[in-house]
Amino acid sequence: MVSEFVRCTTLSKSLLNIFFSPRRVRTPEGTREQIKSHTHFHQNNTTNHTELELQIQRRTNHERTTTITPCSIRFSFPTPTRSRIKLSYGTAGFRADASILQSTVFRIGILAALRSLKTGGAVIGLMITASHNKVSDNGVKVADPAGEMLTQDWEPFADSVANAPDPESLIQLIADFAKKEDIPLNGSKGATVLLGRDTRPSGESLVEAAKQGICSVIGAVGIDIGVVTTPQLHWIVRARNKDSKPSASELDYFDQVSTSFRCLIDLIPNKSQHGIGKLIVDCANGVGGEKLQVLKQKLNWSDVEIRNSGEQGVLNEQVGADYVQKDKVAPQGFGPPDVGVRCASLDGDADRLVYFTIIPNGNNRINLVDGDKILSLFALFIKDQLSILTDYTNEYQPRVGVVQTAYANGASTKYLNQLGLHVIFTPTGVKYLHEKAHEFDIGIYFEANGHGTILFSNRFLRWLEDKKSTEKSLEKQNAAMRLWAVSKLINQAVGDALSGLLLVEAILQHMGWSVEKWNELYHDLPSRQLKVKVADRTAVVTTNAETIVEKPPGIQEAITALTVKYPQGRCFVRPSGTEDVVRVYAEARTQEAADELATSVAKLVDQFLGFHVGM
Ligand SMILES: CC(=O)N[C@H]1[C@@H](OP(=O)(O)O)O[C@H](CO)[C@@H](O)[C@@H]1O
Ligand SMILES: [Mg+2]
Repeated sequence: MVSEFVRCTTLSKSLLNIFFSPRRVRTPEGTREQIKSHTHFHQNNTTNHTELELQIQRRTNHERTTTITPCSIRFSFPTPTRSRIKLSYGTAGFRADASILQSTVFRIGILAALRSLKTGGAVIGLMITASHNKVSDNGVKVADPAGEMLTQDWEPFADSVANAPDPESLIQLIADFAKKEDIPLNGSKGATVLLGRDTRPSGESLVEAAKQGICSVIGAVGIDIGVVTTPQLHWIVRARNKDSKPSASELDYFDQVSTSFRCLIDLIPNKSQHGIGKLIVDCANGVGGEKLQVLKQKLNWSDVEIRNSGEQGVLNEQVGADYVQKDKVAPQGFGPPDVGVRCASLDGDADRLVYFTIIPNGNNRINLVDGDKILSLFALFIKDQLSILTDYTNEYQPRVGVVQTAYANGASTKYLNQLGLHVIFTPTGVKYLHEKAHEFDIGIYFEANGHGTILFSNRFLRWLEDKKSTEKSLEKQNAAMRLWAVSKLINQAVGDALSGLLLVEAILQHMGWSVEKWNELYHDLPSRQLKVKVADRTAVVTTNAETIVEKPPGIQEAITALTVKYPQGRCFVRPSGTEDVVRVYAEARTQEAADELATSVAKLVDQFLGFHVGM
């Protein structure tokens, strides 16, 4: 028996092709090879390589005689290191310390390629980011053909793939899943995965790992689009599939958002009276800085100042939307000279947006204008435009829905209800909000932390198109044009800080409102959020959009008993989907009361489940 030895630099194309390609292979020398028997895996712990053996029958045709030579080929490749930490796809993909993610990302590359095959060769997105988390972390998430989050049906498979204990079980898992899902692995179909990353230093090598994973599926190609914001990647994926623009790029994104922004500005009545002054944007030392710079130039927008764009500071360190929203303080690089100026903060991958102003002599404290208030501004504007456009005589009444989570400030929900809007709650995580928002003609969703967008149904867009051209009254025509421009400006795939920021700016200019006027829409109830480290956060099971704890038994009664002591008190606890903690949220009439309620409930969680309480 002939034995050959091939040392691969990685578990990659050559190896997996053998698995997934047709069992008969014609080699360039004119011989035919047929894989006869199963594979044998061997983990060589000294070299940290995995060895794989295939039994092959080689048929060589020569002058009408066929010689059959049994042989074996041994492959050796570095064992993808898998951390002992159990990874969970969670609400935002896999996130962990970047040093342990190489193998996970490789595997998710395979998954993304399979997803493309499953969806008939549609373009799938793969984003390397850990959003607002620290710079040494990283993560990976997958975007489906419509640019939305990976379908929830595939999450269990993503978990199993990421946690497969060794290459053998990984390959088995993939083979079983492909069979179950009827995914062709014989190279008869093409697959495309678009790869993007944020500015984290670990991003480049993780993109390489993802590419290796993608290429190990026969017929799959990975296209690297470099450093982009998370929403840009989702937008491009959607444009390539849904909008039939197979070559859609970042440039198209910039063109579309800037054109629709200009359109909204051009439609402002009595524009000259509406100067709203300067805007300063904190870009979390992340990818948003360079992208906003492009928009600033494209729009010739002199009234915007870009700060924390990453030249000096550390990503997300005392900067960015998450820090500003959770700690309610000004980000680094902002201070007393900025009092009275409208300020905004993006997060590290630019899918969250909050606004704020600095409190004079307030020791770095701010007036926060959070996702709930952005949602309220958008809802108000949409409602105004719709009321210009429709009246009760219209046979078609677009259904508007507003989607929030339990973290939405109670005052915002009350305000939205007063506007006559239909408000629905979902569990935390944009995939839930996004899904719910799709049920309406206009679905507006936001998390308090600043992630959100507005979704428009096809039916509504068709109706709007008709109104734009057939409406006789100029006022109505303009309202239709404004709504149309909003649908082009605001990202239809995911929450997007850059397009959200442009929409806020356009609406404030339209209304002629200062940020203070906007903030006066309603007054937030004081709130406090805490994190509790516990032994096992999955021991907490919630229901009713995460507002009630079902397990462990008894804890909900104790939380309720504490909450009722505080006027306008509201409190809930839930396990985080992205961190190993249980989160506590409390709201009450005064800040002291909210702090006290949150602290006592955190202690309760600690008593029931944990080891210690921390911020
Ligand atoms: C209280 C809070 O801000 N939770 C965030 C956070 O989820 P947790 O499941 O709470 O860790 O990260 C998610 C992903 O970015 C985001 O969707 C969500 O709103
Ligand atoms: Mg983010």
